[in-house]
Amino acid sequence: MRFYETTPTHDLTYSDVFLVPSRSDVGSRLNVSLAPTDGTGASIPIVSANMNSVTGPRLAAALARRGGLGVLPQDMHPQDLDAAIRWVKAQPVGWDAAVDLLADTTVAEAREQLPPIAGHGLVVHDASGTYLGAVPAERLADALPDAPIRDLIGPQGPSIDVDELTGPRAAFDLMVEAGIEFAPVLHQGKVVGTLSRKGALRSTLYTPALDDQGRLRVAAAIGINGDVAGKARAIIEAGVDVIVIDTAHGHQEGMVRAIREVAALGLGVPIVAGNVVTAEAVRDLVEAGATIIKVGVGPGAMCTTRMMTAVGRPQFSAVLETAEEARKLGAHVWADGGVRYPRDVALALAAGAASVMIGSWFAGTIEAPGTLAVDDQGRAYKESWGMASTKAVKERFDRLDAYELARKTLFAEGISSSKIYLDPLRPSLEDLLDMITSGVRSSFSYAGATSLEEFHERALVGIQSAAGYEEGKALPVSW
Ligand SMILES: NC(=O)C1=CN([C@@H]2O[C@H](COP(=O)(O)OP(=O)(O)OC[C@H]3O[C@@H](n4cnc5c(N)ncnc54)[C@H](OP(=O)(O)O)[C@@H]3O)[C@@H](O)[C@H]2O)C=CC1
Ligand SMILES: Nc1nc2c(ncn2[C@@H]2O[C@H](COP(=O)(O)O)[C@@H](O)[C@H]2O)c(=O)[nH]1
Ligand SMILES: [K+]
Repeated sequence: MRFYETTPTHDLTYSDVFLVPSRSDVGSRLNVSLAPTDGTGASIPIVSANMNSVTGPRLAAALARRGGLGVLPQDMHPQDLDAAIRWVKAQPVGWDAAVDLLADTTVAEAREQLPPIAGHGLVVHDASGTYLGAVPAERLADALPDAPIRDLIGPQGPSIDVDELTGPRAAFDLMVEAGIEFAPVLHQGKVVGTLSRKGALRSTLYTPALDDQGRLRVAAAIGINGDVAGKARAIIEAGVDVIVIDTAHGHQEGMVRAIREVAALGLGVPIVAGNVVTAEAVRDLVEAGATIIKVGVGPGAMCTTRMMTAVGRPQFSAVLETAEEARKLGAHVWADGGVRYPRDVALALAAGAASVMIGSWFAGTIEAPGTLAVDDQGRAYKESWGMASTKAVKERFDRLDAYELARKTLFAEGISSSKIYLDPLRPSLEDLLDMITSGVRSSFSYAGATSLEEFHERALVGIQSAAGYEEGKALPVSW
């Protein structure tokens, strides 16, 4: 990466910078590979944040199906974390995990799982597990809230039989012919998932992130306290592909010790550690045994660290400096936090990140944990909160006595409750991935790059004023 015209004399964040187009021989944006080379096996440079409101097993599976990597949070109880990892590993690759409801679930309860939007749907079972039928999500729109979901099972459209599924293109054509957007996928009369037209199309465009047994990849986080080695062994036993050791202040002795303990186990998976923002921290964590460094202190949407402590660093410069150092050491960087637009992802990659971690943006999706709520104006949202918020700290330390818990909550550095609205045009994680990857593919071609490596080398970055940033925004209504 080079700066255009001027070299900065102070630290910059994503909004301070822009990419300058360069002469390019990239004929098509589809000829661009976004695959990171950080050893995680991902085919797109997107990682979901280890936050309780962001990454649950459903989101992790959906993300891996499109080539990214979900990081399950360290706050899950060990048995839930174990079950979540195993669940992801058992999910289908070629179609989606079904939203599966019992026949007497009410329409109101179903709307907490799915918005009434075409292209989505659910399957219905009776109490004995017999499959009763599928319901396209748009049927939820006008149904009475207290009606049981079984009343919405209308005349069945065609289902897709796994044994006859020759490929995603054939499934897409079948749905077009039948005039449907969504279909259940059956195997020997049992539902094994669902598929949408868009899902079939995406299967032709994305490469799933799979382990050597052909299962979806997944990462999980552990903290730096307690039996770190025991926790690492347990998640490896469950099948995890990448271990993330995560704490607010990653450049501390406790972190160095934790990395050493995990590295000494020789588990054969990438070890990610953070969060830090300086080259010196990168050296220390890589020296201890981390292969990927998670970078970002304070940019997160749920994060109050900068206002509480003044600590942190504008994220573009933090990524640039740490990625440069990591590269020298044969290690990699994940840019964590503060990403709100595809441009931010492109800029993090230009600064040298191997992958970009996204939290709050993904919290407002169908696949994120938690249920959908609707505000006064009828807009659907999910709740999100920071992992260092009072809410998260109370949940994390729910087994401590009241005095110890009160001590822990003194240091809250995150928001306890925030509404993240679903984008009505892009309600699912996969819609956001389409937007992000198409934006970033285009960034690569403007820079004349066909790979992440070439993008790192060729990116030309300028510094802009606040007016320059403002000029780049679209105008939803006239002047
Ligand atoms: N990227 C970011 O900007 C930030 C992210 N977070 C996220 O919040 C979650 C909780 O992390 P965390 O609060 O580290 O909790 P952890 O449970 O991981 O514990 C952190 C440990 O480090 C000690 N510590 C020393 N100094 C600090 C410090 N300045 N901040 C925090 N801990 C410190 C704590 O002791 P003691 O409690 O006694 O001080 C505790 O033993 C993580 O998911 C983390 O990524 C949180 C803040 C910032
Ligand atoms: N200081 C805090 N940082 C937090 C908290 N919860 C999460 N985080 C960090 O934010 C990123 C995600 O950023 P986003 O802008 O995409 O939402 C996450 O990975 C953590 O590093 C918190 O409570 N306090
Ligand atoms: K912030």
